[in-house]
Amino acid sequence: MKEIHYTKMHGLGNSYIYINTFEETLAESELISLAIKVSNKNTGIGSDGLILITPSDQADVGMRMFNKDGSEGKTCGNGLRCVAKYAFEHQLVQNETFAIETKAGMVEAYVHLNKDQKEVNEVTIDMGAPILERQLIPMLGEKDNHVVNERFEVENETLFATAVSMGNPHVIFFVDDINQAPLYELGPVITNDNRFPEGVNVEFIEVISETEMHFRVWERGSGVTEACGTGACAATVASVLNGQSKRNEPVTVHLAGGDLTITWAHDGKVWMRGAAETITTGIYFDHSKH
Ligand SMILES: N[C@@H](CCC[C@H](N)C(=O)O)C(=O)O
Repeated sequence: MKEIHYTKMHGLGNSYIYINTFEETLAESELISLAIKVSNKNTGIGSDGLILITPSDQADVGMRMFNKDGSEGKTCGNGLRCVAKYAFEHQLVQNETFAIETKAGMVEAYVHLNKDQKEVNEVTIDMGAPILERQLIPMLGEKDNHVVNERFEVENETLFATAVSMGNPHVIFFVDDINQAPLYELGPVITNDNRFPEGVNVEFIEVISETEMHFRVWERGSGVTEACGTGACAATVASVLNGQSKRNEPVTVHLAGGDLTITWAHDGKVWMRGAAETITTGIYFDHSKH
């Protein structure tokens, strides 16, 4: 049996098991099964997936993320805020501003501290520019263009899709009432729709005003989660592209687990600010043989 030290953290209820690979040694071949095992709430710890906090040659710290089903995502907004909190509080970094490397590229984190300057309450992340070209999202289709309010037939229903990549793929649908959004009916169908060759995170949003929206998500590889940081960024970009919100104006995104503030700045970058919390730390007893 192998003992693995972990920390369970969440960003607005989107929880992951965090393993610090500055100290723990994991083989590449065990990562997928480890993600599946630790995420299981009955036989594991229980989470939306696994996140590794890693050394990085390019940045101050690195992050790798795995969904509940073991698939690897290139980035994770809520995960980035938790990695930033962990890195600062465990002195992996010394400054309040630092770079994090992900498989989708480099981002910049800014930690907001409590009164004694030791604990991180909130984190702002410069998530970089959204990717809007259809083939880079990637989404199939005849035209080589942006996917904004495009007719999207699924299960005998006609929806209108806006697709945005924040380093990972998102498709956004506007609804009149968030409580009537077909999340459980269409989320699992659209996430595997063959128009998205790499799968997709599926979001429904109800725009309340230019600066406020309700948001629900079916995440690729994990299903319904309480929150999705990259999804909230993509939804804000989608709202601007559809003329419902404005560039450079912060949008409060109400997710099931709480609020994020997202701004798509004039310089092209998307900024995300929100909470990150530690739930517990412990030792996972891995009984499997590798
Ligand atoms: N919860 C995340 C996104 C996690 C990855 C996603 N499911 C994918 O496969 O792209 C977030 O907060 O951004």
